[in-house]
Amino acid sequence: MRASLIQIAVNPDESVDARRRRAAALVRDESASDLVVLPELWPVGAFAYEAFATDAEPLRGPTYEAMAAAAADAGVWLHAGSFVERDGEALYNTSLVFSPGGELVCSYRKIHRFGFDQGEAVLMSAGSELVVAPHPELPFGLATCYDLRFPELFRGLVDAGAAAFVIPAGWPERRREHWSLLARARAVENQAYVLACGTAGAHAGVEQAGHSVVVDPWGEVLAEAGRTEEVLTVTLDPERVPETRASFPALKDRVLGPRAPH
Ligand SMILES: O=C(O)CCC(=O)C(=O)O
Repeated sequence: MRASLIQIAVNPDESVDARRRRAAALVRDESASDLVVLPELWPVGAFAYEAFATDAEPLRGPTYEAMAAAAADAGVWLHAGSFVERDGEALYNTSLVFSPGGELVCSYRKIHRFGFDQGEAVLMSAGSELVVAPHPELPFGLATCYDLRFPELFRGLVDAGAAAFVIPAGWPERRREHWSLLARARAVENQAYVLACGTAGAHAGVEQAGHSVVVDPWGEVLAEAGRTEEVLTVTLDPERVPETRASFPALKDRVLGPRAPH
């Protein structure tokens, strides 16, 4: 199974519309992949707080339309990263997953909002539902950026059947070591693939870490990007998940919380 992570640059000199068109073209270029991933809030920028309300879209808005068409044209599963969703008065940091036919398979509203008492944490509402995308070869759990710091979310996703985690992000360069370390930790402790896709460039004065990374269920880094825009392509073997869980069955030794059925 081939996966492509599109570490797109979010630069302020490109309009949201132009970036949407460019992202769709980049997805279409990955028609040889089975799964394509975009990062967090790539239309507007994860730190462009002042634009959240003005650039917010309904669930089935322009980002949805562009990504549904790109998934169908490429014939790929597409985790289209996240965008600012408006639902009534509320804003959410919402991820979309499309089938190779371009149908919406599931969406996920980021549960842990970043910023403490400012930014996303006050501007956005929190999601509450754990979501696992039913990919036929590799069911993957959805998490977004700051969620990476909360291991109980990932354990919940394992209990819901996840064999992998897809994590779009807009992680800042200042804490890049945390990003790389936590991506590996989530893979090792859950014996699952981690596909973590960040952004390149800088927006709202925040340098992005880039360094999108794919980690296997043993914790080995299969591929890692640099800081500039690039597409990271890897081959995954879904069988590695049950094999790892069977040969080193630590998930069966859980004492607290539900036992994983693996
Ligand atoms: O946890 C971090 O250090 C970064 C989180 C973040 O930037 C986000 O969730 O948007």
